[in-house]
Amino acid sequence: MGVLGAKGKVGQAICKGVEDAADLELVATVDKDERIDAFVTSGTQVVVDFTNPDVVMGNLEFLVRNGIHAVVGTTGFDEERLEQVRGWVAESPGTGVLIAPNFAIGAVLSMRFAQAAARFFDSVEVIELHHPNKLDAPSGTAYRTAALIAEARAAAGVGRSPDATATELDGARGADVDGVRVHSVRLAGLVAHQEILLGTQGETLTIRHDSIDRTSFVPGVLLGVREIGARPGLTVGIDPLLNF
Ligand SMILES: NC(=O)C1=CN([C@@H]2O[C@H](COP(=O)(O)OP(=O)(O)OC[C@H]3O[C@@H](n4cnc5c(N)ncnc54)[C@H](OP(=O)(O)O)[C@@H]3O)[C@@H](O)[C@H]2O)C=CC1
Ligand SMILES: O=C(O)C1=N[C@H](C(=O)O)C[C@H](O)C1
Repeated sequence: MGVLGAKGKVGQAICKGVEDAADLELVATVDKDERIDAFVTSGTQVVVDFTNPDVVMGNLEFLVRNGIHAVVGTTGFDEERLEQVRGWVAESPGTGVLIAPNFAIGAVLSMRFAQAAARFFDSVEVIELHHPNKLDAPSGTAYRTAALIAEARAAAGVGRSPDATATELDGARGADVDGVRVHSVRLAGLVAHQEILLGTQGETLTIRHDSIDRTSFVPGVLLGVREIGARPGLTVGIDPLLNF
């Protein structure tokens, strides 16, 4: 297998995880300004991408057109981008692409718990907290969490969270993602964290997940690497691989 963004914060953790795995071999790595065709010349079967939202689409198009399976952690995938990827894999039958906003098992579970809880509470807001080098806000995980919450509330006929705010300094109430308020904190010392706050009469529920180390993403990524060859087409999130 290979890694794109191999010198980055997560890329380094993935390379180490692969070296420690008896059943996987790291045959090629590529970082900024290095040649992506190294994956073709080395016969790499699966490539993991942890780069950045500006370059990931070009990387993916190259991989799929060359019949190389891809496991993607890089953020920035809206419905339009996912549709574009579906088009590429349709033209390359047998090639699999897995795109997941978060590979940490606790994060995946916390999204599920939030989805299940969403319809029982009047109010819900999301706070995501990350290291200050993060390029995008809100995080990909927060986008996905808000979308799942919104979907669950709409299906149950629950409306927007009550909010009497009449005057507001720009940004004070966070971003509106599918009708759910999402607040982004960037703080030195943090890795990746998220809280989903739910409230109703006389009680609140807080669902919190903390990635305290980037090794938290490694088992989910390696599961994707092992399974993607058997999953042609586009898979979004690692949930199907966990048999949820
Ligand atoms: N899905 C998940 O579970 C997770 C997703 N992420 C996401 O993964 C992405 C990477 O995160 P992180 O590792 O913290 O970021 P980093 O900036 O630490 O790493 C990105 C690496 O990719 C390199 N790079 C830039 N352009 C290219 C290119 N065209 N080809 C190859 N490599 C390139 C960068 O080089 P340079 O620094 O020189 O630009 C850098 O070495 C982000 O989108 C982040 O949100 C992060 C954690 C978990
Ligand atoms: O940039 C990060 O660090 C992370 N990015 C992903 C996101 O945007 O959700 C996953 C995790 O939160 C870490």
